[in-house]
Amino acid sequence: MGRDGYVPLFETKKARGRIPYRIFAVSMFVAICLIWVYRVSHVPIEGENGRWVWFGLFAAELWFGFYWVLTQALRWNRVYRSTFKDRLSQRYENELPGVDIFVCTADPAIEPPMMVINTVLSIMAYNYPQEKLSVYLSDDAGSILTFYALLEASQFAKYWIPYCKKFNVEPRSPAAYFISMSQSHYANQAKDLVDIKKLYEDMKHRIENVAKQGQIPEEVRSKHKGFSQWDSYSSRSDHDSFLQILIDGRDPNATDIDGCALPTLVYLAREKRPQHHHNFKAGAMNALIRVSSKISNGQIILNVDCDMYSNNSRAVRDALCFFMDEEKGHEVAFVQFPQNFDNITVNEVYSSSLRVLSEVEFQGLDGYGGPLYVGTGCFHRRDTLCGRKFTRDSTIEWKRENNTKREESVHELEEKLKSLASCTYEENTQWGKEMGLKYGCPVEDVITGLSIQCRGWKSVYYNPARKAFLGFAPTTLPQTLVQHKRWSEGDFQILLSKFSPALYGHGKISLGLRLGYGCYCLWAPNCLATLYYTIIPSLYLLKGTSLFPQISSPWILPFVYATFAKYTYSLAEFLWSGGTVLGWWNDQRIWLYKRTSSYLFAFIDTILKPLGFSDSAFVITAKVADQDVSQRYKKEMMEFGAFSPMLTIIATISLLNLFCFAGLMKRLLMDEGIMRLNYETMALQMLLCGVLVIINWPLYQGLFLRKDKGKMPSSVTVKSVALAASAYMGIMQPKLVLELLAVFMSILQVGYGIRFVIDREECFSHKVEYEGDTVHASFVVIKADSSWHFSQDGVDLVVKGPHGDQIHDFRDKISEKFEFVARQKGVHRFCFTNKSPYHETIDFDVHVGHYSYQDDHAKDEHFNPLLEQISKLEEALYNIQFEQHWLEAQTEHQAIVNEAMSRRAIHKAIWESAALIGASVLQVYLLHRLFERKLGISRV
Ligand SMILES: O=c1ccn([C@@H]2O[C@H](COP(=O)(O)OP(=O)(O)O[C@H]3O[C@H](CO)[C@@H](O)[C@H](O)[C@H]3O)[C@@H](O)[C@H]2O)c(=O)[nH]1
Ligand SMILES: [Mn+2]
Repeated sequence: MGRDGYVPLFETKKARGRIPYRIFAVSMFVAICLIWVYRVSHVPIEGENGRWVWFGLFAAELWFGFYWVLTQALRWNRVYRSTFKDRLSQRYENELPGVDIFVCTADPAIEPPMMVINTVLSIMAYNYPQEKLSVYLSDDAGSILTFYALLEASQFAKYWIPYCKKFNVEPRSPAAYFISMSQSHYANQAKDLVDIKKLYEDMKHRIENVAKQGQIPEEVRSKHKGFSQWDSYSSRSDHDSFLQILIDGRDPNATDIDGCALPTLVYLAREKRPQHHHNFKAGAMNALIRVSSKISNGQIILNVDCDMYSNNSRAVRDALCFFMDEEKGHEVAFVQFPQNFDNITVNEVYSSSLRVLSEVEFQGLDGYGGPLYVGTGCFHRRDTLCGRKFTRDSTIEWKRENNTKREESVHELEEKLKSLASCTYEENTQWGKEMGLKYGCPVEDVITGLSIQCRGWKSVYYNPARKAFLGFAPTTLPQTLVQHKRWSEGDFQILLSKFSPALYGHGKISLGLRLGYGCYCLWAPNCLATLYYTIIPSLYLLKGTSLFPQISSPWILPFVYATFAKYTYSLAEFLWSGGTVLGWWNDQRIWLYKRTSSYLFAFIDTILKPLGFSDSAFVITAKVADQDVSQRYKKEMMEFGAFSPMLTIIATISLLNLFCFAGLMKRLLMDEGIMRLNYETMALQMLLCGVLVIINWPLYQGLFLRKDKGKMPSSVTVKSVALAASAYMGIMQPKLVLELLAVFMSILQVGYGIRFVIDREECFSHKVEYEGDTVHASFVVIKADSSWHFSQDGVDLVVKGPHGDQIHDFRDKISEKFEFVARQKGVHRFCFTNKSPYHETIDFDVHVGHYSYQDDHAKDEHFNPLLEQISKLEEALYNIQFEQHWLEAQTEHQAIVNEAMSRRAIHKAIWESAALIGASVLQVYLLHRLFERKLGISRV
C-alpha cells in the first residue's frame, strides 16, 4: 500500500538474481578487454603473413565487444509487472473508458478473410463492457470478399459473444477455441457447443464458397447496401473510400441474442490512388485514428494485426490498470504486450518465437523507461498517439461522456467520414509527421514509439502468464529472412534519421533506453563483423596462418572464457525463457543466417540510399502455407523454397566452410606432422570452422541430399557452389577446387537429365513457370538397339509451346543443344520421333532458367546489379553443365560405335579421358572468368 492509503493498480518488481548477473557481466567484460589487449599486443610485424587480416579481426572483435556492452542495457535492470484487475473493477467498473480496436489487413490472398474475422470476433468478445468497445477493420486491399466476411461475422457475433460470456470461454477466436475443444470436453456445454459450432461451420462454408467463386452472388449482394460501394471499384490500388458501420453501438436495436449491447463494428478501406503513396500500415492506422474519432472516439486505442487473435479476454483490463493508476498512470503513453505465436513447433526451426526478446529483453527496456512500440498488441492513449507532449498534468478525464448525441443518420455519417480517409486529406497536415504514426520507415511502430518517449512519456511492457495475443509466425526460411530484413532495415534507418536514439534521444530518454534502442538499431551493421568472422578465419586456416593464440599460451584463456561463458549464459537464458536445447541450437543457426543475409541486405540497402528516409517496400508476411509446406514445417524441416539472393549468400558461406573443413581433414589425414603443428596453433580456428560446418548441416542437406520440394532451389545450389569454389580458389591451388567441383557437379547433375528408349514416338512435357524464361535443352542419341547396325539417321524433335505453336523442329539429328525464350508460360512439349526400325536410347536434358526476379517475395530492387551478375554466373554454370553432360553422352555414343567396331576398350578409355580433360579445361577457364566476375560483384 502506498502513501495516504493509496492502493496501486499495478506493481513493479525488480528481477531477482541481478547481483550474480552483474558479477558475471563484469567478468565477461574483463575477458573482452583482454581479447582486445591480445589483438593490439600481438600484431604481426610488417611483411609477416596475415597482418591486415589481423586488423580486420581486431575490428570485428571491437565491434562484438561494443555490441555486447549494448546488450547489457537489456539485462542489467529488468523489471516485472503485475496488475490488480479486481481493484480496477471495484473502483472504476462504471467509468471504464471507451476502447477503439484497430485491426489491419492488406491482402485477402495471404491474409484469408476467415483468419481476419476470427481475429475480429476474438476482440469483439473481450471481457469488457461491450458498449464501450469499438472494432475497426482497415482493409488495405479494399476487398469485397473481406467485407462480405466481416458482414457475416457481424451476424455470428450475436451468438458468439453471449456464448463466450456464458461459458467464460478462452480463447475467444472461434477457430482456435474449437481446436482447443476437440482436445478437452466439457459436458455441460455440449449442446450449446454443437449449436455454435454448426453456426460457425455454416458461416465458414458460405465465406469459402464465395471466395471460391471469386464474386458475391447477386442474392447476397442485394441484401446489403454496403456492396454497392464496389460499383466504382477498379483495382486494389485505385478505388474510393469504402466505409460501412456494420454494427452501430449507439443503436438500441443492435443487440445480441440475449438483448445485450454489441460492440460497434466498422469496415474501412481508405481511398487508394496510384499517384498517392499510401504509407502501408502507418497510413491505414492514421486513417483509422481520424475516422474512429468521429464515431466512437475511445480514449484508448489498441492495434491488432489480422493474424493475431486475442487469447486472453482480460487483456484490456490489464492495460487499463496501468493507464488508470492514480499515481503513475498519467505518465504512461502505451502498454505493449509481447507478440506470441500459436504455430511455433517445439524446437522452433526458424527461431521465430522471439522468446528471449519477450521474456528477457523487453523487461530490461522496461526498467529504463519502457519497451519499444512494436506494432500489434499495443494499447495507446489516443491523445499521445496524436502528438500530445507530456506535462505534469497529463492526466485524462476518464469519466468523459463519450455518448455525444449524434444528429445525422448512420448513412449520412458514413458519407461524411469518407473524406477523412481520402488520399488528399493529409496533404499539408502534420499527419505522418507530428500526428499519428510516422511515415517513411519500414518499422513505423518503433519510430513512432521512440518519438512518443522523446516527448517525455513512459511506456510499459506487460507479459501476462496467459498470453494476450497469438499470431502466425513465418513458416519458411526466406519469409523469416525477408521479415528480418524489413525490421533490421527499419531500425537502422531510425539510427540514421533525425530521431536517432544516439543524438536526438540525448537528454530526452534515459541512457539505458538509448543503449537498448541501439541494440536493435544496430542489428543491420552486425553483418560486417559476422561475415568477417565466418569467412576469413576458415580460409586462413588452410593457408596455415594462425589468427588466434596457441593452445599453450595463456592468452587463449580470455577467448575460451568469453566464448564459453557467453554461450552457456545464452543457453541458460533460452531454457529459462521456456525453450529447448535443440531450439537454442536452431536459434544460433538462424542468428547466423539473419546476420549474414537479412542484415547485410538491410545494411547495404540503407546506406546506398541517401541518408534519411526513403520509400522502402513493406513486404507483407505470408500467413498461409501450402499443405506440404506446413507438413514439413511441423516436422521441423527447413524450408528453402523459392529463389532468394539471401539464400545464395548463406549457402555460399556454408559451402566455403565446408570446403575449408574438407581441405583441412584431407591434410590432417595425409600428413601427421602438419597435424601436430596445426593443432597447437590452429585449435580455435579449427573449432570455429568445425562448429560452422556442424551448424550448417540442415543447409547441406537442403543443398545436396533432399529431394522434396522444400530443398534448396537448384539455381541457388549452382550459384553458391560456384561462388564458394571461386573464393576458395583465391586462397588454395585450383587443383583441389577442381576435385571438389567435380564431386559437386556430379551431385548436381542428378535430376537434370533423363535417359529413355524410344520406339516410334515419345513426348515429354516441361512446365515453364514464367513468361520470358530461358529454356535450355539438349539431347544425344546414344545407342541404336542392335550392336551390329549403327544408324546415322538420328531422330526428329519437335518443340511446341503451351498453345500448340511450334517453336523448334529438328530433323534427323544425332545430337543437338539449343535454347529459346518462352513466349508464354505453361506446359511445353518435346516430341521425339524415331524413323529407324530400331530402338534408340536418347539422353535428354531440359532446364528452365528464370532470371527476372520480379515476382519473388524475397526480391530486392536495389540488388539488381548484383542479381544480374549472379544470373550471368548462373548462365555460365548451366553452360558448363550442359557441356559436360553433352560430352558425356557423346562419349558414350562414340564408345558404342567403337564397340561395334570391336575396339571398345581402348577407344572408350581414350574418349572418356579426352572428354574429362575437355570438361576440366573448360571448367578451369570458366571458373577463372567467374572469379574475375566475382571481384566485379564485390565492388557493386
Ligand atoms: O500496406 C500495408 C501493409 C501491411 N498492413 C498490415 O500490417 C500488419 C503487419 O504486417 P505483417 O506482414 O504481418 O508484418 P509482420 O512482420 O508480421 O509485423 C510486425 O512488424 C510490423 C512492422 O514492420 C508491425 O507493424 C507489426 O505489428 C508486427 O507484428 C498486417 O496486419 C498487415 O495487414 C497494412 O495494413 N497495410
Ligand atoms: Mn504479422
